[in-house]
Amino acid sequence: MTQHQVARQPLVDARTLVVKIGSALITNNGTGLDLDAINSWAKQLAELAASGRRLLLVSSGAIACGMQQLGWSKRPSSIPELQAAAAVGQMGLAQTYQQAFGAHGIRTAQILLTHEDLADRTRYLNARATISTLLDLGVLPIINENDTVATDEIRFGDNDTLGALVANLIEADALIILTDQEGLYTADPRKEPAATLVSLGAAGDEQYERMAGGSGSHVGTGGMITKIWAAKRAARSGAHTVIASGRAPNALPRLLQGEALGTLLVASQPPLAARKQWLADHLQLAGRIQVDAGASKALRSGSSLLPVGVTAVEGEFERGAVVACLDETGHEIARGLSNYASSEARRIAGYPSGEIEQRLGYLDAPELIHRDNLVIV
Ligand SMILES: Nc1ncnc2c1ncn2[C@@H]1O[C@H](COP(=O)(O)OP(=O)(O)O)[C@@H](O)[C@H]1O
Ligand SMILES: N[C@@H](CCC(=O)OP(=O)(O)O)C(=O)O
Repeated sequence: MTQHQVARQPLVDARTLVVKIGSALITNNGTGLDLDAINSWAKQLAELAASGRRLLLVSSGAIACGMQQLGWSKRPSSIPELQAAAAVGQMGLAQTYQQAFGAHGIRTAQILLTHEDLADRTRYLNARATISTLLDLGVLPIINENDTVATDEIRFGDNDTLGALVANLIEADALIILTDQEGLYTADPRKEPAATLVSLGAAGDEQYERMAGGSGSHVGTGGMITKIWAAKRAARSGAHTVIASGRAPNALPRLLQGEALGTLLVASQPPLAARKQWLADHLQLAGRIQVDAGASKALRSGSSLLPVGVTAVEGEFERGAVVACLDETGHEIARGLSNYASSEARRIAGYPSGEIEQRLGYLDAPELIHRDNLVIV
């Protein structure tokens, strides 16, 4: 086997796959859906399903489809209009997929998520159970952001992030991000024609963040940088990420046969336990806890956060909230579930655990955040 074949072997072996189809790819110039392309992906995915792989699709396109149905040629800038377009277009998107997959005997299910659905532990577990049941039933879940209700605080924004969170949720083996470029280039090829394709790398390697820019079109959201972040996020549950062109003929079966298409970003670290992944996946945090140098070192080596190492508590939060831990430079080093509300945390900050009871009148736990509920980021 050549070096490239060895590197691509994890894709050949992948059983559970999340495939993400971006806005820039699925639309014709930003309005309407590219039906030929959708039929081609359905055919390719049907081939993968027939080989026994478990598949999930994260698809954009609701806004573009809604714009066409409403007769809008220009993308609106107001949020309610975008949300209205998404509400109209999600119907067309789901129907288009139902027909395209139905032609291959594959049943589909629509799942619309907001960040809140995954941040709340009960809803997260519900979403996971529903998706697992659909997969067991041989139904293809088709997932998009619930654009109609998503406000800035609860939105994923781009579907690359959503794709990575779904990969974490069901512990997929691979996340395949199909877009309008061949993969990650050393610079945005729309601006730097001399840029070259990166074929292989490690997910989380920071050099790729420097190469990746925003969206080069008015259609896509996020651009390449959100794909690089998505690869880092997906790697936390052990998923490898491929960024490839959805326009390359038969791209999906070729990738899964080990062909060196696009950019493969390999997950090289051991996967986090499921509960820690859920903590790491929080996009919005309830508060921030500043820690001193000693605590910062202790957290990095896997210890719990004790109140004695806390120098400041920012924000208002309840007991059980997910909060960020910041080092002396303000850099987030960890996040975890707080055993105390913000008002209590402020009263015990800087004091040894032996004094908690005296300061609060009760003792819930000697740690502010227990190491089992803490994840280094
Ligand atoms: N280093 C890079 N390599 C490839 N594409 C890049 C890079 N930096 C920025 N881009 C831009 O990212 C775009 C793809 O992202 P986006 O428009 O959000 O698509 P999608 O809707 O598929 O997510 C490309 O068309 C390209 O202009
Ligand atoms: N949820 C939106 C798409 C969001 C979006 O464009 O994301 P991306 O495909 O990552 O550029 C829609 O269905 O129109």
